[in-house]
Amino acid sequence: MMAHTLRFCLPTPAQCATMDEAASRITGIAALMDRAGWAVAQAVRSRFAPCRVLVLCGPGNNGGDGYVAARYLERARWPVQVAALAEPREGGPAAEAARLFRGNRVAFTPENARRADLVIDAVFGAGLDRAPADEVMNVIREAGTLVAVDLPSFVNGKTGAALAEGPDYALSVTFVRPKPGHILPPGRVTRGELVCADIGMPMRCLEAAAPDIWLNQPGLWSVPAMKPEDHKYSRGVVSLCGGRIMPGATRLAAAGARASGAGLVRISAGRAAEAYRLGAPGLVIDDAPLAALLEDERRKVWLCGPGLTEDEVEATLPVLVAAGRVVLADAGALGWAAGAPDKLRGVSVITPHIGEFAGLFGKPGDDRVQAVRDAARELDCVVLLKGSVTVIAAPDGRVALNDHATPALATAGSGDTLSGVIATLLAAGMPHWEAACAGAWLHGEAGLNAGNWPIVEDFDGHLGDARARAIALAADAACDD
Ligand SMILES: NC(=O)C1=CN([C@@H]2O[C@H](COP(=O)(O)OP(=O)(O)OC[C@H]3O[C@@H](n4cnc5c(N)ncnc54)[C@H](O)[C@@H]3O)[C@@H](O)[C@H]2O)[C@@H](O)CC1
Ligand SMILES: [K+]
Repeated sequence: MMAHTLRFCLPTPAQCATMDEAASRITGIAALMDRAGWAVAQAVRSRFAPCRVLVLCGPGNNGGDGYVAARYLERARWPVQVAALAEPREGGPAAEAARLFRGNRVAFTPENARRADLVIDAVFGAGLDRAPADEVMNVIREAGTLVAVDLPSFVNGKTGAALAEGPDYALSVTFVRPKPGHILPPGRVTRGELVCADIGMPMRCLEAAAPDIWLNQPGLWSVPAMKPEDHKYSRGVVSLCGGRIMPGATRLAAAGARASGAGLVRISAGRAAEAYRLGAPGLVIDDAPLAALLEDERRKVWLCGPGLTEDEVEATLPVLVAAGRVVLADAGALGWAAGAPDKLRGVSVITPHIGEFAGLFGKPGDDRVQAVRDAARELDCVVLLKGSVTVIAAPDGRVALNDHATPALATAGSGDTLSGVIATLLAAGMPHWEAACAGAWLHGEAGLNAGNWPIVEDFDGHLGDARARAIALAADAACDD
């Protein structure tokens, strides 16, 4: 695993346990716990004025971090009390942290939570394995301002799912790397501001955890830059199947492909060619039969689905797959395969929204990452599930979470632009998962820069700058390692 990709990893709680186990053999957990608790105290001190703090401590190492935070806050002369749900296991690092805290202890009750100005929740973290009892939730729900140690004690660190109904937090302080549950909704909202503290975890321990979920950032992948010797075929040809009834979607995808740097974009429009020829002058419109177009080996990458009826998909997609082309299937192609995902076997990338995903594979449930990963394995293709946080899985199990996005992208045609961008990156020669990840990021970046209430056509004007920025950021990431 390359060092710079470790920078973007999001270890799951199970992987954190492996990491902690490896660390216990090198530095010992006590030193890490001390830095973790110190980081919590520092994050609190730098955001809040001194006030009455109650630290809720659970029986494990999350509770251990809580005792350390309490000790450092008290040392800074903050009025601090600790309420323990249960005493830590004797002989462990949390028991030692509890022993070193010599301040006030109070009962673990809703009344005590209500009396505090600020409640630090160190009940459960990575070890959360079931819904907390009412005894715990009743105390958390009474708190005014809440700060989580690692995670809110009812949020699953792997999935972001809330295992009980609970309040939103002002701040969460996590360690080493954010967890998937900090990025995926609803945990993403519940956790409030996120601080990730460096506690000196040796990188080889993180490596030993073998993380396989990543935050989608330039550097996780790199997008080809312009080269002096470039010509349109080296930049790549994107071919799209164009339908008769809904040419808009195909044209939006074609525009997205051109704006993100394709060398040449062609629409195979058959008998609808005349209508497409009235569109953008930089597009090439073909009316020859698909079989004839496929004789051109330079036309490696095809986008099939936007603007197509099921009959039009039926007439094109199997032909493209049989010809061994790299096929990105979206929109109409996903509807065509609903209930029979095997029809998509042989395509390289699919980009469903949640409804299309459910039609193909069933509802994803609480663990979206696992559902998308399973779908990618099942179909042996990259699956990109669109959403406020987009999940992109490769058949080999790698998953990226893209939160580089804005609700401004939630406008009709936005998905067509995205599939056009991904097609361009595939045509530029990027590996399939990396192209899908990079496409999601470029699309998000364009949306973030497209001003207030943009319409879909507005994104195109920002895709070139987005690609340049991705190239620069990936180069920075490579230099930093
Ligand atoms: N990953 C890291 O780098 C570090 C992690 N540390 C802390 O260690 C934490 C993980 O500690 P642990 O593995 O001890 O686990 P936790 O402290 O999260 O949980 C402790 C135990 O509580 C029990 N439990 C879980 N859910 C429960 C529920 N709903 N009701 C009742 N009991 C429940 C389980 O048996 C679990 O083992 C992290 O969240 C973090 O705060 C730090 O101390 C230092 C370094
Ligand atoms: K917690």
